[in-house]
Amino acid sequence: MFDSSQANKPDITGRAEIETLVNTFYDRVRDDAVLGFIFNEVAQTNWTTHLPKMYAFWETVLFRTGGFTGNPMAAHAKLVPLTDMGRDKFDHWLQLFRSTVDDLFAGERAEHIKNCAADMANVIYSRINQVPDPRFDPANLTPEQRERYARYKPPPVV
Ligand code: HEM
Repeated sequence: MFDSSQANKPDITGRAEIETLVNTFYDRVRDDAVLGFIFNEVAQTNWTTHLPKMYAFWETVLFRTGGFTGNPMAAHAKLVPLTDMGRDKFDHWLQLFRSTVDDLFAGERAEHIKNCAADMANVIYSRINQVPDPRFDPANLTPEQRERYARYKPPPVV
């Protein structure tokens, strides 16, 4: 259905929009009642290093550039003995991520980044909590996921 509130928003076209998205998202995360303390107190995140890492991560996902070389599975597995990293937390993270994207952007890449975040949240959640679920195994992509990833063509980075 056509959503008129999205009509005049730009799509994500390059690094500048990724930085805006990541900065806005983590500003909200830091102040979030459910997620804030995991970063601020449990992980004691160094934002000066975390934010550039996340720019590189999303640039790599969307544009296949960006040079991300981290290890998301290990970074989240490390948190499991320290705090609850259950389904509710991931659902809340995703809701905040989706609403941040929708507040700022609209278009093919905006949709793609939300879908990628949801796919990755499922994989990270099930692996780190050892809840094996064949639906979340990257080896078992659904026809819809296969078609979506095959259709997606990264634009040239601006
Ligand atoms: C419950 C949801 C989540 C929580 C509480 C969470 C929390 C964290 C924390 C605390 C870190 C470490 C930051 C530091 O270095 O201090 C981290 C790293 C990271 N997170 Fe998440 N995260 C969540 C979901 C996700 C999802 C769904 C994605 C991907 C779509 C993601 C992507 C990343 C990446 C790429 C890193 C950097 C990994 C590295 O250092 O190599 N996170 N996250």
